[in-house]
Amino acid sequence: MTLLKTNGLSKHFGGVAAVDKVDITVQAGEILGLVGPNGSGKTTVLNMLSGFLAPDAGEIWFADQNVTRMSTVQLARRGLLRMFQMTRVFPRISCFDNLLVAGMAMDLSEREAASRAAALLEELTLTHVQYLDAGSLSGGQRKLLEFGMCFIKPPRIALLDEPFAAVHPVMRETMADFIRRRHALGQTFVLVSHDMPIVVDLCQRAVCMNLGRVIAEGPTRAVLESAPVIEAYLGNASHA
Ligand SMILES: Nc1ncnc2c1ncn2[C@@H]1O[C@H](COP(=O)(O)OP(=O)(O)OP(=O)(O)O)[C@@H](O)[C@H]1O
Repeated sequence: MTLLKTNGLSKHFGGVAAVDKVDITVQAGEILGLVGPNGSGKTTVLNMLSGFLAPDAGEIWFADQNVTRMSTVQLARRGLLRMFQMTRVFPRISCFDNLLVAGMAMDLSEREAASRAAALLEELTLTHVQYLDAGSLSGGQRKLLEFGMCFIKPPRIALLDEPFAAVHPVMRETMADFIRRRHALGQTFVLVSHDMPIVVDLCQRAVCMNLGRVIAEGPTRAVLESAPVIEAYLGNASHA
């Protein structure tokens, strides 16, 4: 079943076609990798999917509804959540309270939010810092907390923008395990990452962009090994 779909999605910045007539389909229950060289348009796509940017042209359909001009809040309420933007931590309250606030903002009762918070802290190996202010966490711990806040009420689809960047390998594995477990439960993800081994490991399918366009899509390994994709990465490196 198709959960999310774009038709002709486009965004220009001045003379730059950051995203140019992009058609992407995300199936329910899959982890779709969105890859491409620097500046290929991935973040701009996520910005439009999550309501942070209005497209110049094209449509976005989520669960059979046209959501093209909806706000981030409207989309989050429908279950489309972009991590690391919707889920900023409050630095001056504890990790536990951050999760509690996130749960109550998603209409959970305080008791339910507290019980889910405790379970998530354990799953994300954060129990030992649960009463520390979130502002005192390391960058990786903070990202783990943001995962928890996003999943206190699991979204229908989670858009992840470079979750593994600059994160200690042990925490990266905790994050990857978290994604694997949620995927096994049927959770749908779109993952933007430059970390190709993790993309191959986690994503069943991938879409590769270059210069604002989709240049390949299909099973992840086949996409990454395809001639246009290799050429795009090599071309990008030679211009760096
Ligand atoms: N707010 C903006 N104003 C002007 N140009 C922008 C803006 N945002 C993005 N761009 C341009 O749009 C193009 C696509 O950028 P985008 O950030 O979407 O690429 P990306 O694939 O996410 O890159 P990276 O992997 O480096 O994060 C680039 O040429 C970028 O310079």
